[in-house]
Amino acid sequence: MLKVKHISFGYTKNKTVLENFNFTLKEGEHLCIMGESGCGKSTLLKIIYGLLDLQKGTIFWKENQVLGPKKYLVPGMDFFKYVAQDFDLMPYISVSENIKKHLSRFYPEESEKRTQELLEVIEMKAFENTKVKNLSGGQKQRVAIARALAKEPELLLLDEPFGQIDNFKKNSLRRRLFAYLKEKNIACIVATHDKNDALSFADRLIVIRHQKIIANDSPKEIYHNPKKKYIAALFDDVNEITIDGKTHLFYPHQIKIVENSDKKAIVLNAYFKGAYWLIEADFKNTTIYFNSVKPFNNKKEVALSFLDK
Ligand SMILES: Nc1ncnc2c1ncn2[C@@H]1O[C@H](COP(=O)(O)OP(=O)(O)OP(=O)(O)O)[C@@H](O)[C@H]1O
Repeated sequence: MLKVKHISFGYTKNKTVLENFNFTLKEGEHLCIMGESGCGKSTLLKIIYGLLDLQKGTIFWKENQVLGPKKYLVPGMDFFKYVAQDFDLMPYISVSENIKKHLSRFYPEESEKRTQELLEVIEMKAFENTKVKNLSGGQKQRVAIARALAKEPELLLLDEPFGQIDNFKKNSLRRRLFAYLKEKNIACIVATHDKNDALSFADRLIVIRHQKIIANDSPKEIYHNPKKKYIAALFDDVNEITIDGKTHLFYPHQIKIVENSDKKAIVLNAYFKGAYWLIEADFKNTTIYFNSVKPFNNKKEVALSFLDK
C-alpha cells in the first residue's frame, strides 16, 4: 500500500507547489490525478517516484520509505515505474529491443514471450522491428508504456499517458492497458486532463487546486456531486445557475428543453457534436449550455427544465 502523509513541496523556498497532501493507495488500485495545467500533477508523480526531495512529510510503499535524490545516487524506486511526458526511449534501436532492454538477458525465451505480450497490449506488433526514431509521438508514448511494464512494477506512474495518441487508438489502448494492469494487480497513478481516464478506468480520483487536494473520492461520486464549479468543469461544460436563491451546478445534459416552463432562454449558438447539438443560450443574462437533439436558430426562445437537485 502507498501511504502519502502530510507531504509538502516547492521547487523554490517561497513558492509551494503541493501543500500537506495526504492519501493512500491500495495494491492494484487505480488513481487519477486531475487539475488545471500547472497545478502540480507531474510534480506529485515525480515526488512519489523519488525524483524530488520532499520538504515535509513521508511516503511509504508497504514498509519501504520513498526517498529522493539526496539519499539515492540513482533516484527512482525499484518497484515503481514512471512514464514521463518525454518518454526517454533509445532512438537507434527497435521497438522490441527497447522493451527487451528492461528484461533479463539470461532468459531469452521468457523475455521474447513477455515482449510479444506487451506489443499486443500497446497494439504495436506491426512495428516491433522499427527503430524508435522513426515512430510518431503517439507510437513512442506506447512503447514507453510497454517498457515501463516489462518488469511488472508494483506501481505504475503515468503522466498524460495518451496525450499524443489519437482518439481512434486511444480508446482501445486505454481499455487494453487498464484491463492488463487489473489482471496483473499493478497499482497505477495517472496524471491526466482527460475525463475518460478517470470516469471509465479509475477507482479513485484526486483533484488538485491551489496547492491542495480539494477532492478525493470515487470518480462517480465526484462527478455526480461536484463541490465546486472547478471540479465539474474537469468533466464537461458546466452551468452555475441560481434557482430560488440557491446556486446549483448543472452539466449540459441536466438541462432539458420542454414545451412549457417559466424558465426561458434565448438561443445564441448551436454546435454540432455528432449525436446531439450543444446549445449556447442566454438565461437571465448568463450564458448557459445544454444539449439538444436538434439545432435552433439564433434568437429563438426555448423553455427549459432543470434536473431536480
Ligand atoms: N523544474 C522546475 N523548476 C521550477 N518550477 C517548476 C519545475 N517544474 C514545474 N515547475 C512549476 O511547478 C508547478 C507545477 O508544475 P507541474 O508540471 O507539476 O504541473 P502539471 O499539473 O503537471 O501541469 P500540466 O498539466 O501542464 O502538465 C508549475 O507552476 C510549474 O511552473
